[in-house]
Amino acid sequence: DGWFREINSQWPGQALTLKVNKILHMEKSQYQDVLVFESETYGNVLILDGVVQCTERDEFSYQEMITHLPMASHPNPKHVLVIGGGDGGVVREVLKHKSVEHVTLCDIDEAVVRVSKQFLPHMASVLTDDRVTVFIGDGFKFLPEHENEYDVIITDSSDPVGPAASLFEAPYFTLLKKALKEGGNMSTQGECLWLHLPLIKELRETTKRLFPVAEYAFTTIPTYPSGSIGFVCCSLDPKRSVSEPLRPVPDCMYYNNDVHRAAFVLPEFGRAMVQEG
Ligand SMILES: NCCCN[C@H]1CC[C@H](NCCCN)CC1
Repeated sequence: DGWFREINSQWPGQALTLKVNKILHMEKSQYQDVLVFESETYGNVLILDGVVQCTERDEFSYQEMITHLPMASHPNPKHVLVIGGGDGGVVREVLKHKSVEHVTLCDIDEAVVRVSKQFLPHMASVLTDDRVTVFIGDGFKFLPEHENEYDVIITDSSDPVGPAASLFEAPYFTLLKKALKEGGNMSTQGECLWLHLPLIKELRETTKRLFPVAEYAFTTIPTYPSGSIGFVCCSLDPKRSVSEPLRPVPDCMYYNNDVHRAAFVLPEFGRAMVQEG
């Protein structure tokens, strides 16, 4: 009946639906089912294993926030690593920071990069920028080969079921910490307050054990379940406040320095669970 329904056991009893104009691409990659369709009101939409990854209309919310929260609170980020994010949206945002000399993107699935270049040009077009290196491979193998190399690492992962499950656990964050330079910052896809409070609590406890600063922030985004998604933002610098932007970021649609600060203010049901203990 011309509608895509995001039915998934991670968000029982609810499902976003989007009106489909045309299926643009379908394939089974080495890791996941890849679907792109043209929607009636959200532009082109990328789906992996039945889960919405990004839509042209609202991707800027997630891409800007997961990037600028760790980047704008770092004094001088030059070398940046993006784990996942093969659609290129996060890399596009990283390049808005004048201090950046080089960005490496490490995504396990070449199909996501290839398909995004073809159907999501507003995101993936930056992947040919001469400041960008695209590496197809597992972040778990990439990180130990790049110790003490990055000022900021952004983990733009899918959900903790399937290929990305290990990106939510302590061994991954231990490797990530070693790849950061002194005073480095990081952010990771932190799921939704309405759906995953226990997971968020665990994620913050795990990162709090490894990083002197570890805070949860969130944004609003219509096409993710329950209309919001969060991020855990960390710093190796105990004096760093990840909720305090150090400079403005030009040309954004969602992010500004007030939105940066506000993103870390949680509603009471989230604050008690996530920030206490
Ligand atoms: N570059 C953006 C694509 C990857 N991030 C997505 C974040 C949301 C997630 N489902 C939301 C699950 C409920 N919180 C899928 C991957």
